[in-house]
Amino acid sequence: MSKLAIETIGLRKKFGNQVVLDGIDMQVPAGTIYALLGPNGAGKTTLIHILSTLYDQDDGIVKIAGYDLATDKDMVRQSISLTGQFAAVDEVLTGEENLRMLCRLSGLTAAESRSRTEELLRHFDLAAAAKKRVKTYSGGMRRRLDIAISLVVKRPILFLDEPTTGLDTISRRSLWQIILQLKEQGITVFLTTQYLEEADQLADIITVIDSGRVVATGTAKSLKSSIGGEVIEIRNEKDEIVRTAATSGTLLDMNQALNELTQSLSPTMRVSIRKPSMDDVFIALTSQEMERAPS
Ligand SMILES: Nc1ncnc2c1ncn2[C@@H]1O[C@H](COP(=O)(O)OP(=O)(O)OP(=O)(O)O)[C@@H](O)[C@H]1O
Repeated sequence: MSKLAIETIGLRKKFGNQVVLDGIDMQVPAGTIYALLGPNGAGKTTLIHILSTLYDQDDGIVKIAGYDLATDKDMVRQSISLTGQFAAVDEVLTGEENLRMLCRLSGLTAAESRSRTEELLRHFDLAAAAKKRVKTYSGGMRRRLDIAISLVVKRPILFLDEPTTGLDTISRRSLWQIILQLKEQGITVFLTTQYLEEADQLADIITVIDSGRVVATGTAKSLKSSIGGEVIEIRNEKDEIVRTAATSGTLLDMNQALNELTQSLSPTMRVSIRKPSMDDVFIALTSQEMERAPS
């Protein structure tokens, strides 16, 4: 088995009487992109905060880069970078100034800071905006700077909490390219997302959590095939989907599903058949619709 970058066994966390994480078991192989998906309030941010040492767990074992979080927190901190939902960037400074300041604060010399800053600005496609104040940046530029800042010091594991929330399609795709390049450099990327397509496109492994429990883990392909072979869609006269039904894809199963649908829907509605999508996976696993990315 490949080396694990992150491992949790029976991880639990409560806030007051509310159980937020209820025995999370997870294995993240080194060098992968691993996506944590779940509806609002499922516990994703809490989990990423525990893994990145911001919160203590109440119970369970957490190992990051082989170090036990309970006994080796300093070594864990030296193995990780975190980009949260609200990163600490000084809006009045330029992108270059922010990066250079963080380089100096991280202990790099002035010359090292200059060259690392240049390298990051180039890599994150911010060279042209280097001398502009951050408050003039677009959402996509800002997120790229957030991630660049968290990579000032090279660490093997990167946590990204909802990296593309609120970004338009083009900015999101450009960030996906950057995340894929980080993986090519051997960095393990652990991200949370509310967007199904993001997990589908990027992640080697997806874990779905709901109400603090793992409800499924696998590749996008295995999760989709786990819920059935074919999905029946019924559309009304305005071409809106009014009902879907997951089936195994056998004649018998589809016939039965169609019979049931015919009993409760108008017989003139149209039928189409498609393979399961990540939306179907989420509805099946969490009984909730996931947020859709802006397109
Ligand atoms: N510091 C805290 N104190 C008390 N309750 C908290 C705290 N942080 C989170 N919670 C609660 O824990 C639950 C899980 O929250 P969390 O932010 O981890 O979910 P999430 O899956 O990241 O949600 P979202 O997708 O909305 O960001 C929620 O009910 C939230 O209100």
